[in-house]
Amino acid sequence: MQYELFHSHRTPIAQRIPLEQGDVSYYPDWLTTREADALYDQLLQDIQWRQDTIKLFGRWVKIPRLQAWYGEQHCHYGYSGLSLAPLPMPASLESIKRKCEKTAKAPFNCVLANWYRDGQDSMSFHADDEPELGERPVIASVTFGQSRPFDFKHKLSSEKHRVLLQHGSLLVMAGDTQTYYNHGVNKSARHMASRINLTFRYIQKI
Ligand SMILES: O=C(O)CCC(=O)C(=O)O
Ligand SMILES: [Fe+2]
Repeated sequence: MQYELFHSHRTPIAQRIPLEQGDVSYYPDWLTTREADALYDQLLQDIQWRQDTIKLFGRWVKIPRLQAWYGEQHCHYGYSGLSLAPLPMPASLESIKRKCEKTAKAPFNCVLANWYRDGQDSMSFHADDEPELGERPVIASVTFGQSRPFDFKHKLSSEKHRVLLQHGSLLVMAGDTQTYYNHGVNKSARHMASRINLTFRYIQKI
């Protein structure tokens, strides 16, 4: 049985992020504070958080955050010597996934969950442009907990843009965004509480 976590069915208000060659929409109040608070606690419990290691310049290093990978059986995730088999999504993730599909008007079948425990946890600049995501992938990124700056950097020009991703927000990256831009979450010297991020994707079955 599907259970409903969301009470409000208002149409979320989108802000268009002004990237010259990207297509990014930000929904700051996608969830109510109550919904986002409840889901933050639920996700801390439901997700099987792990600290993975990757091979960087010939050395195995711990990645600076905890993560977990969920999705359909054919959805494989890996980079730099790391290879994750998908776990089946718990009801909380399924429910958030369906809400993302409604807003982004696109299907999703897997999600990377990231837990930034404090300001020292980060994600370095990258593009989600793996071939299995297909051309012009739609990626839906939901944030819970601490607001963190999310940076876009054009791969060729010096164009940059920063978005502060707040508790209960949704960021949808579509179109050519992954082709032209890298994105990342920097470390911060300031005190930062913990933040959970979910990035929903669609991996084609080949
Ligand atoms: O934590 C974030 O907001 C970004 C996560 C991300 O870029 C990813 O999982 O690919
Ligand atoms: Fe990403």
